[in-house]
Amino acid sequence: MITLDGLSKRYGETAVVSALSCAIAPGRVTGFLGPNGAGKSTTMRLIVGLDTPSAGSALIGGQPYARLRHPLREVGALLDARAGHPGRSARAHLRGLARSNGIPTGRVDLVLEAVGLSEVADRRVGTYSLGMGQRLGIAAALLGDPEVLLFDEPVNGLDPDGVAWVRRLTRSLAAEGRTVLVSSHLLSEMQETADHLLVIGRGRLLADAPVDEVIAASSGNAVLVRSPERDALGTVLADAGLTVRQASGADGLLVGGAACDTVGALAFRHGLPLRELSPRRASLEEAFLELTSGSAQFTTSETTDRTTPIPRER
Ligand SMILES: Nc1ncnc2c1ncn2[C@@H]1O[C@H](COP(=O)(O)OP(=O)(O)OP(=O)(O)O)[C@@H](O)[C@H]1O
Repeated sequence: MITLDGLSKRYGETAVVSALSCAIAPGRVTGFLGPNGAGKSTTMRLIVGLDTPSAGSALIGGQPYARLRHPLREVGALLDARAGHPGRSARAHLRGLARSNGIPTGRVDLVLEAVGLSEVADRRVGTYSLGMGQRLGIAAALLGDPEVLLFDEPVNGLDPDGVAWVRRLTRSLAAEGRTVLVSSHLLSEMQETADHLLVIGRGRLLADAPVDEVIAASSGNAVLVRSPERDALGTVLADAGLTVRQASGADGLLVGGAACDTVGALAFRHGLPLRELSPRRASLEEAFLELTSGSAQFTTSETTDRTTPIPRER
């Protein structure tokens, strides 16, 4: 269990993390989401004592990180893919970590195997690809068999097979009853992997809820209805106070704020034939964009969205 209580961090005048209070529970994967610069990495650094809070606290099993007797055996963290000295082998790096943390060196081969690096374990870390570096960082996090795991962007640089592997790994760690906090910008992947979400924007907590609840709260949830009498149906639905937008195709409407049975009953009452009536579930991406609109610091301009080529220098 990780407990944040009023956790805050300022750098000079800038509040990077603002009064975060929440509990990150064991036995489930908690996804940690937020736009670029929202404060996710800073929060994780505060949890593992790499930064000191300006106010509030971050506790692991009721203790601040600095008071843990065997930190690597209690918390494993992947915070920076460039783990390990480039001139040392992965095996030597992990052996050094094991020795300095009182972890049996027999764990080294186990975690190398678990992350798929056994065959390249004696190569210098400096020759590793980004994805191999991520796997080594995950191996280091798993080395002490800790109850609490923090993974900052673990799938960054991994191929699709690696992404699926991280999904299975995080889910199995949570199924074993561990506390697992994972940040990622791959929202479709998070939708598959996480049970619960913490969403922050500009250092503030925007949501602390199960994934399904976050998605259910999105206005992107709608009913898709198709009718040869589309315009008449649109008028009936709008008169009933529902939000109606045109959907793709000449006969489609997207209806917000109602369930299928309400839309079907209104159509039936007015004798309007239907070709399709189906719920359309918002994606996590839609829910995320809605939640964080207004708190994204770095947004692309419309010009960039239109993918206008950047003018070349002559
Ligand atoms: N040591 C530091 N000194 C000053 N500002 C910092 C420092 N570390 C982080 N920041 C600032 O804090 C803000 C939050 O950064 P952080 O890396 O925590 O965000 P993030 O949510 O992890 O972002 P991303 O998704 O882009 O990785 C950023 O504006 C960053 O520039």
